[in-house]
Amino acid sequence: MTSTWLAVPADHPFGIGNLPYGVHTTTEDPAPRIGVAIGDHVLDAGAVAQATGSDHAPVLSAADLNPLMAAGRAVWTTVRAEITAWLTDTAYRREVEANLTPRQDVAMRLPFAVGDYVDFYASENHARNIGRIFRPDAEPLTPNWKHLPIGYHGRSGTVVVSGTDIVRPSGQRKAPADAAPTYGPCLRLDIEAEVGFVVGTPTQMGTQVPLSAFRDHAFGVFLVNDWSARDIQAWEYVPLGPFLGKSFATSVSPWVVPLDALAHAWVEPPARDVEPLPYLDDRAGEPGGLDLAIEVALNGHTVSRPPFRTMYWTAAQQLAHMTVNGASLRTGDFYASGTVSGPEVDQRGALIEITWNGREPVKLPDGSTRAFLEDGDEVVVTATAPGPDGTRIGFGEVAGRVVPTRG
Ligand SMILES: O=C(O)/C=C/C(=O)CC(=O)CC(=O)O
Ligand SMILES: [Ca+2]
Ligand SMILES: [Mg+2]
Repeated sequence: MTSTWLAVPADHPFGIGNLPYGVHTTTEDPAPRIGVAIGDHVLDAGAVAQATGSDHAPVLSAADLNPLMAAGRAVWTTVRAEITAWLTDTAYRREVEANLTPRQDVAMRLPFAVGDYVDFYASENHARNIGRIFRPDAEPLTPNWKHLPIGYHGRSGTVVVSGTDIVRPSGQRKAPADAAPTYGPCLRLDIEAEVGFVVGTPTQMGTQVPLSAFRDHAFGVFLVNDWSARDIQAWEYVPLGPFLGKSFATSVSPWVVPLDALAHAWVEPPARDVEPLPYLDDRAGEPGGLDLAIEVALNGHTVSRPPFRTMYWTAAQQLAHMTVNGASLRTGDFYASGTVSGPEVDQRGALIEITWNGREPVKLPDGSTRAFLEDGDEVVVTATAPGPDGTRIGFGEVAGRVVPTRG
């Protein structure tokens, strides 16, 4: 087992087997720069690369992860091996110790410059629940659902890092019984606990990313909260899909866990009960599911534990589908899995499902109840995955507090 000379407990979620990348600042040095989380510290990766004369100092000294992500799989692997060496070989002790900051003393930025943003709809449990709530008289799964990973293009300019306040959106809302829509603050503000995948290696227009090339293009994994205004969404979404009910904000966790840290987390996805077209057929080859255990807390109280391994469509299938028409990928494009919901009520990734459209509010320890989010509420989504030797790979958290509308 690999071990670090730093005093990091073997079971730490940011142990030597993880080494997630982020972008941080400190009060002494407000310039955004790449950090690697190790235990309760952040290592200034660019500073160590320069101090040790690393060939990778240029990509590690950037203000975001994009140059490193653009460099491709071979560089990702050697950079990870190099950072592992810094933390396991005492020869680097002086350079490392000079560039460690306690994690509580850094501020985190968006880890990468976001290109395009796509959100999928890949949990069968979520899709069935939402179908029953939004379209009670129709089949919950649309006829296309098991043939392709359904998605939509979201708004990349409103992707924010964990900790950013979320202003309650305003817009048109119309309940089925209302004669006409009204304008005002969203009354049914919700969350969606999701997992994000960021593209490193870009592609040319007119080319596709087959399932087998997923690991050459996907750089890493992080957590997403796709804030959702259910009243705005329910009125506007027909027939083109989510729009202003989603575009006001999407929060992401600051630490990008490299795919190389997830070698112990791959699992078989659910059985494919409809034969996939060849470009989506993942029934042979490496398993494409990921065994992330997610937790959703509302004002410090756990309301759900969504199991990511239950997702019907995998990240590799989503990337293959996103490019099957020849659409190109840019470094920094990211896509979210879709709301992660398991089969049980306390495994659902959105309040609309947990409370069944508000009919069964959740009870909080302070005696209050919630159908949807109130101003001042804070939502924190966390996750871990299996790591080497029984350890857990931590994803940190994506947190956000709702603040009153300004419109
Ligand atoms: O109309 C519907 O069926 C619902 C769509 C969504 O809520 C879109 C979405 O964000 C999907 C997801 O996160 O799984
Ligand atoms: Ca979503
Ligand atoms: Mg959103």
